[in-house]
Amino acid sequence: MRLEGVGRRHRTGGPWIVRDVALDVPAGTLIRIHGANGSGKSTLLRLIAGIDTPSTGRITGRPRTTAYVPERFPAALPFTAAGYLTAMGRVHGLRRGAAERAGRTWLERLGAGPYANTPLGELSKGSSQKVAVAQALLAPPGGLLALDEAWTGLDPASRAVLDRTVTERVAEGTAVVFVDHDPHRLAGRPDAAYDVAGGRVRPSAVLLDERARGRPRVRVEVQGPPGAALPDGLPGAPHADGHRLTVAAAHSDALLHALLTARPAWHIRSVTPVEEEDPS
Ligand SMILES: Nc1ncnc2c1ncn2[C@@H]1O[C@H](COP(=O)(O)OP(=O)(O)OP(=O)(O)O)[C@@H](O)[C@H]1O
Repeated sequence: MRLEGVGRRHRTGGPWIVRDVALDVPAGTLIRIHGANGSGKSTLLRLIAGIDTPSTGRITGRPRTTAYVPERFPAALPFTAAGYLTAMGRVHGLRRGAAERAGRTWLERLGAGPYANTPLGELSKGSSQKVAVAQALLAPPGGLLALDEAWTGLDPASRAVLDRTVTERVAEGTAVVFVDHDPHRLAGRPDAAYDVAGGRVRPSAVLLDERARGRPRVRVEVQGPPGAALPDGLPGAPHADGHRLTVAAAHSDALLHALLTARPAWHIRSVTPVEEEDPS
C-alpha cells in the first residue's frame, strides 16, 4: 500500500493535521509511528487503516483486509465480549461457528476467557482493551493491521501475547503499523519508523540505531544526476551513506521503484544483500 501526497484537515480552510505524506506500507513489514501528543499519529493511522479518508492525495494498493485497534474502544456497544467477537469474526469473513471459536480462543489467550459472557459496558478497562485487541486479531493474516496504543491497559502477559502475535503476523505477510507511547515497544523489530511533527511525516532517526536487527537487509548503490540530493521520503527510510543506501529487504523493491521513477531518475549501480555481521 502506498500513500502519496496525502493530507487531512477537518474542515475546508482549517489547519492541516498531516500533509504531503509519502509512505509505503509493504506486505510483511512492521512500521512504527512516533510523535508527540496531538501531533497527528492517530489521524495518520486512521488514514492508513481506511477509517478516515484523505482530504487530498491518494492511497493505492490497499490490502483486502484491514484490522484496526482504535485508541478508544467504543465500550457502549450492546454485546457481550464473546457476542461482539463473533460479530467481528463474521465481518472478517469467518463462518458463525468459526468466528465464535476464534473469539473465545483469543479471549483465553489474552487472559479474558472468564469475561466472555460479560456485557462490553461492564468490562474493566483492561478487559475491554483485550476485546479491542482480540477483534483485530480475528482478521486473517496477510492484510493490514493498524494498532493505536494497543498495548496500553494490557497486563504484562497479554502484552507478551500481542508482541508475539505481531511478530508472527509480519512473518505471515501482514503489514503491521503501530503507534505506542513506549519507544522500546517491539524494539529492534520495526522495518521502518516515521516521526509525525508539525503536520509532516518523516523517516525517524531512531531506527538507525536498531536498523532492523536480524532482518535481511539490502544495499543499493545509486548514482544520481550531478549535484542532486536523494529524493525525500524514500520507501523503507533507508540509511544513506553517500550514495550507498541500506534498507530492509522487504522495502527494496519499493525503494528501487521510487529511485527509478524519480524526476530526474537515479541510476542503480548495484543491489546486494547485507551480510549479517556487516555493521554498516
Ligand atoms: N475530528 C476532529 N476534528 C477536529 N480536530 C481533530 C479531530 N480529530 C483530531 N483532531 C485534532 O488533530 C490533532 C491531532 O490529533 P491526533 O489524535 O491525530 O494526534 P495524536 O498524535 O494521535 O495524539 P495523542 O498522542 O494525544 O493520541 C489534534 O490537534 C486534534 O485535536
